[in-house]
Amino acid sequence: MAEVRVTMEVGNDGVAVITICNPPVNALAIPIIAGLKEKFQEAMRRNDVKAIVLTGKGGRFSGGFDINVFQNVHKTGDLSRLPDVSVDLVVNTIEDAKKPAVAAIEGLALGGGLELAMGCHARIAAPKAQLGLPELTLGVIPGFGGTQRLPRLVGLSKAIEMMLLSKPIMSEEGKKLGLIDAVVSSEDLLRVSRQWALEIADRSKPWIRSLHRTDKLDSLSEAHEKLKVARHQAKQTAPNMPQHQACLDVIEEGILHGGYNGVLKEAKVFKELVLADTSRGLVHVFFAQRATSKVPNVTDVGLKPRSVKKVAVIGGGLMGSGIATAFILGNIYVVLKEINPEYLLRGIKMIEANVRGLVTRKKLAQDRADKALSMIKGVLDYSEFRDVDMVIEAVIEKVSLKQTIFSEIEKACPPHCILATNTSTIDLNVVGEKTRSQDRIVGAHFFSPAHVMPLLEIVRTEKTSAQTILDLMTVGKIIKKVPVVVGNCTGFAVNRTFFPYTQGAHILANLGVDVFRIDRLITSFGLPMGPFQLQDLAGYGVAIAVGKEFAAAFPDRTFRSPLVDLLVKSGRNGKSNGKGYYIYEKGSKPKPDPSVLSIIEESGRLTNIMPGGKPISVTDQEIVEMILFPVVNEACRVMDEGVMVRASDLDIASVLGMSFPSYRGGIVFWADTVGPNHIYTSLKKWAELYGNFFKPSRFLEERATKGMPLSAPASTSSASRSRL
Ligand SMILES: C[C@H](O)CC(=O)SCCNC(=O)CCNC(=O)[C@H](O)C(C)(C)COP(=O)(O)OP(=O)(O)OC[C@H]1O[C@@H](n2cnc3c(N)ncnc32)[C@H](O)[C@@H]1OP(=O)(O)O
Repeated sequence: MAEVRVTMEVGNDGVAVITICNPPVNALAIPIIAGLKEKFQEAMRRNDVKAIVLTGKGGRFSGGFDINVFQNVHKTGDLSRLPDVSVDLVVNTIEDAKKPAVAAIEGLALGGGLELAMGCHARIAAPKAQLGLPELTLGVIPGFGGTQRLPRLVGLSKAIEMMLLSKPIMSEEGKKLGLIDAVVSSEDLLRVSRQWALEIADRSKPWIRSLHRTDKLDSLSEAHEKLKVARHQAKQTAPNMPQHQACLDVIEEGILHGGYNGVLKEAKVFKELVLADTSRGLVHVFFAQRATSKVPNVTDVGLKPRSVKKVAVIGGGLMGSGIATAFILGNIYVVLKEINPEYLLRGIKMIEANVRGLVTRKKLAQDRADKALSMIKGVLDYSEFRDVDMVIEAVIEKVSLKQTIFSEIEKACPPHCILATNTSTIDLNVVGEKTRSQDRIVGAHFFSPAHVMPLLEIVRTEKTSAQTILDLMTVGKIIKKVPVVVGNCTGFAVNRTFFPYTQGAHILANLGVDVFRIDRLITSFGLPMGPFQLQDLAGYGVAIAVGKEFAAAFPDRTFRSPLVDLLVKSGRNGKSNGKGYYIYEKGSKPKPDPSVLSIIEESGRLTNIMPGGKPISVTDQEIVEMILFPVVNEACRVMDEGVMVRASDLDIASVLGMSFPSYRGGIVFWADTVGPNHIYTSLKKWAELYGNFFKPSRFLEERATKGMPLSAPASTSSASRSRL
């Protein structure tokens, strides 16, 4: 293991260079913080030291406070594990010291890393270094004085934007804003920083303590107005997250009562937030996302990923064109194949529209858009397939068609080529049945719109080779997806786990619960929309097709609701024709359609599941639980069957594939927070009242009765059932 330490070297010029060494990101672990204090104090004591340069080893200044410490506090509840850095180190030891310090920043200075740098008396950066305070994404606020010093260096508006949106800037912008004093090449970084530090010491450059500055702060009334607007926005965009309002309160404290009081309030609020559920959930998601990169027998067996330079996409429909867009945006050549010129043109036009949409929304610069569009070529036959490294088939869900395509591409492509399918329902063994290349066959399941949604489910069969999986994981990251490796089963991980989400909602509707109340409650729980609005968005064709798949695969727990068929009969098809549970009109928000209620009543009469023929009476909490506990129950089955490598992979899949709120940590993490026993007893009660759909799975029952968390690794007996 690499050594975690802080070093100090004193040059003949009288500059002490203090270096943080904690690869890969120089996180500020507890020994690093202790080491920094020790070295700064030594530098103050030594007569041969006139000034200090603080830097990070290996081309990265620091990725911030060690997030493992948060996890430790979450496990133990012991806040004393958080050291006093803000006053003891940053204010007393660095900023108020009698010798000046200059931060020499390369690569990145994030969170506590940037806060240390802001405690120094100047900051010199190499080009393109990332500077930011992303603490809110971890459920906390900056805790080493960042809420006070950033507004004093870059002004209130920009500081609010950088903190509330957790949006980093580059050193060049930092220079323009005043966060950075000079941008110099990496080679010159240390030399210029040393010189700068000496010039501060001899007073030929200003000795600035950021916390004492006020020149960039607005008048009280202007600041008040800006904070009011930010509070209002945060209420809309982050309604269930306390750290946003808390951050603004702490900034305000410093504006009203001075930077030092702001720092004190920041430290107090920081500690309160570390213990909140939001931070527990978000910190879990941080590590869970990184864990998805570690797949036993794939990433730990010494294989090297092969590069994927050219990809063929078969099918230019909604999914195919989205997938092609994702690859060209990742700088990878794509040939898009269709069956006739008309379909091909339509596909290319969709890709152009996807790219243009990103430019319009300011997510992509025009020159990068032009470059991306130059990397796509439309084709009508397989001649271009002779040198592709990967094919992704994205045609309609028809088994015979997919089988034909796979036996054709097996012949048309080079022998190393990955043969991937974007199917969301069909068994991969069936897709590849007519080939002899089962080791190269893999599922690349994107979520719509494929160029926007971050999740990539990589579906493997027993025969898919480790090399194929590794290559797909690697190229997946290049196109900025989060690849999660899953086993082969109906619906794979995300669709399978969330199939009871719609089912539960339909049972409730047929039990007489108001569909708009259900949608409202699920939205306030934190999903972007409720199950009925989601059904409107996806279109009823999808609901009917998916419903059939699941009914065939899991007949024991499928609730057959006639509601969608009745909606279709009444001329509704959801958002696509402007009429569903909601009315959709251009330029206005979806409005609940009261005329849908009689159709729902009709469905209720047909299913006749209301006890005594009367609508049931349920609390808001029960409604949310009756929809989400069946999802947890299915997640248990998915884990029991070994579809996932680890429980936390399902958390990431639920957050990125279904927009399950990240601050709740993902579906399994949330379930463990609620308690397996409560979930089990509730499901058991509902199974008795309303049928098999709610019947607790064996895995849930076992864990609940043994008092084990659902996320605990599988027992030996379960592992032997593993599909992976
Ligand atoms: C008091 C303070 O105000 C509080 C804070 O400072 S909280 C921390 C604020 N900082 C952050 O949020 C930054 C978090 N890190 C990141 O965003 C990214 O890791 C990064 C941009 C620094 C680097 O990204 P990238 O090069 O893709 O590497 P990535 O895979 O994410 O990380 C590499 C390893 O470093 C670890 N790591 C990254 N930042 C870390 C941190 N701050 N603490 C502990 N570990 C960290 C990751 O867990 C990962 O470990 P692994 O290899 O064992 O999985």
